[in-house]
Amino acid sequence: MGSGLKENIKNHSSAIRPNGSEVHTEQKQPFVIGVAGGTASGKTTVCNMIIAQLHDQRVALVNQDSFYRMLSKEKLKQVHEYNFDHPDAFDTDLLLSCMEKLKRGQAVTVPNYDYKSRRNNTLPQQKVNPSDVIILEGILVLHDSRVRDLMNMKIFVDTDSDLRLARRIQRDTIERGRDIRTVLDQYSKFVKPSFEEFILPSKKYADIIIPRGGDNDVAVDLIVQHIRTKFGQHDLCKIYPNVFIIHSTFQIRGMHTLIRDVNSTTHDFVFYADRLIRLVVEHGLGHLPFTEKQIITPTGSVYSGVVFCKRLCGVSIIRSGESMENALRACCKGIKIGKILIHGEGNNGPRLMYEKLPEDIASRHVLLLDPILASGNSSVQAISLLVSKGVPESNIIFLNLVATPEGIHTVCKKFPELKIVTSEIDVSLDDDLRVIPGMGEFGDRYFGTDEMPRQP
Ligand SMILES: O=P(O)(O)OC[C@H]1O[C@H](OP(=O)(O)OP(=O)(O)O)[C@H](O)[C@@H]1O
Ligand SMILES: O=c1cc[nH]c(=O)[nH]1
Repeated sequence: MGSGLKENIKNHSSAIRPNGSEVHTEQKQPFVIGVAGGTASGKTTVCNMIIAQLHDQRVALVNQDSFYRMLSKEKLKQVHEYNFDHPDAFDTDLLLSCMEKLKRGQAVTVPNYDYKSRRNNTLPQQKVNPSDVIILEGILVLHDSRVRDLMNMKIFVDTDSDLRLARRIQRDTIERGRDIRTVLDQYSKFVKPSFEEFILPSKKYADIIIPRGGDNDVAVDLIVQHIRTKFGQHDLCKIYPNVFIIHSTFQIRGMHTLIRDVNSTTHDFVFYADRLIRLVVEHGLGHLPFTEKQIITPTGSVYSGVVFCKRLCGVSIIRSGESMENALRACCKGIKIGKILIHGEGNNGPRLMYEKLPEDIASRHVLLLDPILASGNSSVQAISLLVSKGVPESNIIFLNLVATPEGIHTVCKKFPELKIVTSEIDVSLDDDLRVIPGMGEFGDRYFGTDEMPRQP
């Protein structure tokens, strides 16, 4: 059984044990993307599309415009003679130091540039938190080699100059309160020459050139796929094609945020764990075989559908797995559910203590229930029992809320035909076999047997 909320989670990459020693897990470097391109080329739209598609990662957006130098009073009086498209208009040293800190996993505050007053000290500074992906957007982010060297991926958004000018006129007159003559003067005097002298030549450093900017869904899809491959998580699904992670949404991440929070109450923990469990169960059921069936709808039309697989049962690993039984019963009316108790303590590793399984289990598809796949030791015991009862490995679907890479390797190497369906794959397993970042002892938190006082 679990022994309460032991850990005091710091971040994804380290945690403090009760004795104060630090548990180190691999520090993942953020993936830094630079998005450059001429004025009004659609850089922001491309960035927003990448952010929307990477909704299951923490993404921070840093805008090069935040680093515009402050103009002296004299220069402000002559603002129409100032070239905002020249590399010297930006405080690149400050930008570099912010990006280096973010890359090391530290939070930073960046100035907030006000386009109307052309000052960077009138609006409150913005805090940028450490993230899995950092996007640096701006006309000249590919110009300086020191900034380029921080990037893992360099993108140039390449949009026709007439279209860009039309958009620029619209944006500056409507959003930034400028008159059209000033916009056109600035364009011919500074914007166009600087584009040709500094921005366009930086295109040669790009790894990816996106023609038509935000209209190019295909390019953005490919970029997002590449970023996903760089994060180990999805590599596991490639190594083990029978591992399935349910499609992440902000709702799902929100539920994970609540159940992982050390300060969540038992009531909230149960509520959100139940919601997630229901999603995992529904997803798991989707992997069962089906037969096709045509029916007639009340409109007299034919609907070509399918019939659910009937020969199935659930098996929960006591005690945490029992938290998943209700969701399974709610989805599959009258389903038989067996139980397995594995005791994990002692020198001999986990041992089977108790089992009660349907007699005809060998002829059923089995949904094996346990919210946590940590080391995989208890699940290997449970799966071995099912296989010894004659259940074909390929008829077992193992449902979890959270799995570790270590647990997945252990289970999938031994049972390559079994399917695992999980809602998230965590970073790692620590020396005490706890999931990191994890959610603590699931059984204790779900059944309210954790004794640690919560922080106020
Ligand atoms: O992959 P493993 O390293 O074997 O760990 C996972 C097991 O740990 C948890 O159970 P726990 O022993 O905390 O008991 P409980 O469910 O009764 O609380 C969990 O529910 C799994 O059964
Ligand atoms: O972190 C862990 C590991 C095993 N079981 C849990 O409930 N949590």
